[in-house]
Amino acid sequence: MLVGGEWISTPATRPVDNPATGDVFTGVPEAEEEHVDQALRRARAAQRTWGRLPLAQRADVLAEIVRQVDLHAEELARIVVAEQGKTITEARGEIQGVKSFFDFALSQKYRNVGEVVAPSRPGAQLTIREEPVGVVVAIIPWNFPAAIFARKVAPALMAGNAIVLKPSEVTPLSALAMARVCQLAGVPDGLLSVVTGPGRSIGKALVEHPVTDMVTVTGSTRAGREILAQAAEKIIPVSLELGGKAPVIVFDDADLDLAVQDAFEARFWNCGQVCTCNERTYVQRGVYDEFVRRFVDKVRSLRVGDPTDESSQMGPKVSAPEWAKVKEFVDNAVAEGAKIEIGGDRPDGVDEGGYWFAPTVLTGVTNDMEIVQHEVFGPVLPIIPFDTYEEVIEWANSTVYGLTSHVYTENMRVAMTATDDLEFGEVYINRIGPEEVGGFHTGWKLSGMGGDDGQHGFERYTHRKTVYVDYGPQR
Ligand SMILES: NC(=O)C1=CN([C@@H]2O[C@H](COP(=O)(O)OP(=O)(O)OC[C@H]3O[C@@H](n4cnc5c(N)ncnc54)[C@H](OP(=O)(O)O)[C@@H]3O)[C@@H](O)[C@H]2O)C=CC1
Ligand SMILES: O=C(O)[C@@H](O)[C@@H]1OC[C@H](O)[C@H]1O
Repeated sequence: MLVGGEWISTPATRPVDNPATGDVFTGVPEAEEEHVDQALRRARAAQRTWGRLPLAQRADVLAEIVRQVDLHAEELARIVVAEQGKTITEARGEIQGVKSFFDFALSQKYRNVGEVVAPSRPGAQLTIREEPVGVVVAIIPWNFPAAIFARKVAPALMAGNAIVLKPSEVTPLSALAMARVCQLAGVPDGLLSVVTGPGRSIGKALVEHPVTDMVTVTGSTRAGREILAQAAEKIIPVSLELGGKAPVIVFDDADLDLAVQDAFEARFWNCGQVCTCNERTYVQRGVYDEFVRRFVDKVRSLRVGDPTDESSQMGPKVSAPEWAKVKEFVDNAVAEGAKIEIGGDRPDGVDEGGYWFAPTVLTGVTNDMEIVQHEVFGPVLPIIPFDTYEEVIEWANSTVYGLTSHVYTENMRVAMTATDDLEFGEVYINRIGPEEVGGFHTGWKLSGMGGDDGQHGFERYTHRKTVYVDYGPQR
């Protein structure tokens, strides 16, 4: 682990396995509370200097991080593949994403860092300054172990904070490798630490520690809720990017080739393990049969296999518990009356020890079923017919989540009315993600609060200080 500028190990380690084979190939330190304390106290000390540097100087360090990521891009991508299981092509894309998060953050060197408010009397000045929050704790998941590191670390550092990050137990290596890259780029000792260990003990200790000024999380709604409760005692800001249940809505006037292609990509990228993934597709009755036929044909040609092979299009699930969770969703759906059009279990021809799940399409599904209401986070798509605009909007809004939604129609009136009516933080019209760094990745309802990216995401890492100055004649 990188704790306060030093690489340390512990007698106890936690195994890391390869999702494609199930083979354990290394282990990482199991942090104790003393490491949490050390990392946070060193962070506080380092932040005092860093937070006072001009933005342009911080931007120079971030620019060097981008350069170092470029130099180590292939190595980083291969680490992502080894511990997370996505294909090498996807992992290379993830590393490009890492660079774009740092790129966006360093562009903030030209931002306005305050406002001047008209004072109520002469000889006075009233300004509202933007200042760093201080010491940030980031808790991140396993689905984008390098990109989400960058999504948190880049704005936190650029805004003048120190950061202590806890990666998922399942994918700690990418964060450790990224920390090394940041160190090579000249990030001062102590400003960035990566502490490895379980969320329920080490994550909790980080959140509850007196030094922590802010917490940012990407993960499940369960984890988000627990972390919010932990932070409530100290009344510190918490930004939560949690689960999703994104609908794709295809109206009968849609460009069907585009809708099928996008619905397919948005379901199966990263083996369905993205909070913005197409988790349920609603297709208007007039084009339903044709959509299902074309979609299943596409799925039949999807190349599932060795993620290190450039010709593979989908790798395994990340872990055995995640595999079992998806299998249970599919079995329950079938018990509730769903029909498996394709997939439903392990695919043929893959390593028996790995966590492989075949791309799966379900029909005969109704909106009230578990598979439509709960986040699956795997390569399983229920396709549901609908008749009217009102019906599909009600269904789209019917889950507890509100992160991402997608609409396919050639009718601008329908597209824009749906944009008004959808209760989601993100609406995509005739396109899918990934989201752009200048946007705002923000969930409504149980998908979170706060959010990442762009100006609004950056502001999360800042505090306001209102300064009143009188410089007029002595009263
Ligand atoms: N929004 C998103 O992008 C993601 C959503 N998910 C959803 O969550 C489901 C479960 O995935 P899972 O791996 O359990 O994800 P979690 O939400 O449990 O993990 C995310 C991070 O939070 C940490 N954590 C968990 N509980 C706590 C806690 N009480 N206090 C502090 N830190 C905590 C985890 O630590 P630890 O190392 O112990 O796991 C991990 O670093 C997925 O199937 C998917 O539905 C998962 C990943 C990303
Ligand atoms: O956590 C997620 O699944 C998303 O935030 C994901 O992270 C990087 C991708 O661009 C996002 O969709």
